[in-house]
Amino acid sequence: MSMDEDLIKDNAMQRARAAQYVLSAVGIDFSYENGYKVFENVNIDVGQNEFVAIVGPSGIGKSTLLRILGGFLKPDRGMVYLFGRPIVRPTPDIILIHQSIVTFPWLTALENVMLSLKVRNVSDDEAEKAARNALEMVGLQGFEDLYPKEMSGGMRQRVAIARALAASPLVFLMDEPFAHLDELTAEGLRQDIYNILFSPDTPLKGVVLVSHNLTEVVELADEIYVLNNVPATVVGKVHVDLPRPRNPRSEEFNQILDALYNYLTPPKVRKL
Ligand SMILES: Nc1ncnc2c1ncn2[C@@H]1O[C@H](COP(=O)(O)OP(=O)(O)OP(=O)(O)O)[C@@H](O)[C@H]1O
Repeated sequence: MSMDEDLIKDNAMQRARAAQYVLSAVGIDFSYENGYKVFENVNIDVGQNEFVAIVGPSGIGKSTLLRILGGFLKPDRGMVYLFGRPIVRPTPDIILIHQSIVTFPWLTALENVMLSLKVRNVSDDEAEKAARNALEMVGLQGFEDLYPKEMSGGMRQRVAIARALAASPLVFLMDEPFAHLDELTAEGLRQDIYNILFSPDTPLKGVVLVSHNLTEVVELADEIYVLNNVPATVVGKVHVDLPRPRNPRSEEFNQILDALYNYLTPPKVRKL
């Protein structure tokens, strides 16, 4: 068999395997244009209705990885698949939610959510119905006519989530979505978010959360990938099989936290 035939066979097998997952990143290498190599052979799988978290030291490449998973950055090697379909550019099926809470101050909650539907070919009535539905899902029924300045940070973040949900994506990529919230508000949203995202009313099939808060990821995730070293690779994968809501004071919870800490020893700097 020639090398080309080998490659084609490999890709077909890779694609067939990837088709079993909602999102699958296979053998990702990535360097920025200045030559800084961020990743070497990173593999991530997101199964059906799975909440996956990615943790790692600051600067290791978590945000970069989300941008690769969303098709916003092209890996130098490797491929990202959505249900086995190669992702080579951004798609409305995958939505990236950034840390900063982006709501438009001159629009009400309802108008903010309707914004994501205006670009689609739907009537105003349909857009309003879908937006009201999304606001109800995030617990903001009755607050449709408030402007962002009349809302708390947690409510504004819920509006941003509703806007993302209204666009009917299959995958949510979330970059530190609780980072700018005070701890009590963050805890309230953390307690709700799993049920919101995986409620039967949403089309979502998978979630990837990037966070530096280990307690937060053990509270939320089914599967936790740990990135470490330079260039970064997956140094550990921890499955969390605790019933929800999870108790951060329980012994099992703390055993999982310990396992994560063990993987997060200082990154080894590559020798030149
Ligand atoms: N446009 C760029 N060009 C060159 N290097 C970059 C660029 N963007 C990020 N980097 C570098 O790539 C590495 C990964 O950055 P990234 O923001 O993905 O890390 P992170 O794990 O999300 O960090 P943090 O936890 O601090 O948010 C960092 O060393 C960063 O300095």
